[in-house]
Amino acid sequence: MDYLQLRVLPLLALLASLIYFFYFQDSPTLFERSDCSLFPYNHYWIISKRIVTPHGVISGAVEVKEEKIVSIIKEEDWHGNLKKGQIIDYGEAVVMPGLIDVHAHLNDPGRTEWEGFPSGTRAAAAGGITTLIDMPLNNFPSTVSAETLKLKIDAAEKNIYVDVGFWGGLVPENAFDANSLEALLSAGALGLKSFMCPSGINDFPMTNSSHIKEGLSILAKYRRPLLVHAEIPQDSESHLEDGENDPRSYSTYLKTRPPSWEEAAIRELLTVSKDTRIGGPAEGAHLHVVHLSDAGSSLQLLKEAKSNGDSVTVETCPHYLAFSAEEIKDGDTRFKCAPPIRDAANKERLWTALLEGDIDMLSSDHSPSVPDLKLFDEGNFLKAWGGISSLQFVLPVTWSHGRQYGVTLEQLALWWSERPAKLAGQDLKGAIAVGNHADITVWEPNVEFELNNDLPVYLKHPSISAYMGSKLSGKVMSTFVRGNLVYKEGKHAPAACGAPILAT
Ligand SMILES: NC(=O)N[C@H]1NC(=O)NC1=O
Ligand SMILES: [Zn+2]
Ligand SMILES: [Zn+2]
Repeated sequence: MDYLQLRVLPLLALLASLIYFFYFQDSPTLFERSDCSLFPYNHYWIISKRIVTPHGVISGAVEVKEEKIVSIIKEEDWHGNLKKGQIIDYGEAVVMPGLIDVHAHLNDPGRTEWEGFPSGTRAAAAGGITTLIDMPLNNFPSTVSAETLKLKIDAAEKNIYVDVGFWGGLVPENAFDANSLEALLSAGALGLKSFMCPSGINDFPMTNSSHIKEGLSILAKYRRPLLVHAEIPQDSESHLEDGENDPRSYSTYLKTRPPSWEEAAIRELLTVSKDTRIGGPAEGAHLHVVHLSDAGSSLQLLKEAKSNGDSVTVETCPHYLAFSAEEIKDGDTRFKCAPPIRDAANKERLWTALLEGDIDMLSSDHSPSVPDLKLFDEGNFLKAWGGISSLQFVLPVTWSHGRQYGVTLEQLALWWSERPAKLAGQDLKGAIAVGNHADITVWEPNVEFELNNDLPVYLKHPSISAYMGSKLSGKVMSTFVRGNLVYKEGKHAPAACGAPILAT
């Protein structure tokens, strides 16, 4: 016995030291990490002349340890402190919080031929997006119960290159069923999403304001938001007159969805959003209007609601800021989306609203389909799938157009990271700050490129993207998700180590 112990003890000691060496050292030997990251160190410094923090742009270093940011030091305070660890020096490139896209349709499970978690999150990583919140529709079945959320979480497992959270669906079937909604929220849905017009997806029917009122009262308990697609069909104004209905002409489509659809929906929403005021029956809930296109009356109504104390926010999307109806060519259904892209004057007003703080944030509303559904041969705007494919390009698109309006790096971080993090309840994300997840994108604002076939595009169907063929500036170099370098110059980390984000 003694003899055996004598032989085993040194072996145990050796084993213990090996375990220590592999798991607790600042060394690149942690096998798992080297699969998850293209820079397999646990502890390192990111240096740049332009680090975007909530307190301004600084020249300095961000210290990353494991998943988190553990210190931020200005260059003038270094005093040789950085010698200890690994260093990545990005020079003049911008180091910014990773983008948080609160509105994307990855269509997984059930319609992965449209996109899917692997391609969608690879595209996100390549675009500097470190967190994406997936919509509850276009996947099949729609995410409207705890059971269907489970299917989504299972589909995401080991298939996501960035962190992914999930909105649940508010539909007539569950709106008056408090148990079902509570089960969905308890299972981790970060909030709910509903439509006030047909969604284009059969198992995701539209809601009216009574459904929304019910939804808000449940969400109040969980302090989570309701996101609404705010358009209500107005028959009288959407019919096409004889001789004006060439379905290949974008102006025909535009007439079928006038701004009055958005205005009617927002007017209706504001009858229930007052419940979210302090002391109101749904205090704690929050209403978020997705993809605003109408910068006229709809925006005015939202401003009023905010000034009355309703807990309301609104997003718009890069396609409404980059394109105008006048320039969309006949038959080019890549540009079809709902609400539609309106005229150039409206686009200018959207930029003003964003810069003045009346629009709170940006999202992609990446909503791809298979190319067949875009009906490119026919070019029929009335029948083609409505949805813009953009995920990988949102940062350069926002920057390329925004710089003409004097957009700053801090504003980009506010619209794409800080405010989206708040909407999605992600306290550890959305800013380069000590204690936060090391979710970081590094990009070069002055590098120009053309979106053509020479460029690695990770979306499943690049051909359906309205951005292909554009010249943009702002190239993403590197993307870090919770300390893992998940993307670097055309290369992804071998393993998909993004985490599913569940509300608790
Ligand atoms: N179902 C779906 O993704 N619809 C989206 N597409 C679009 O253009 N607007 C939407 O709401
Ligand atoms: Zn929508
Ligand atoms: Zn959408």
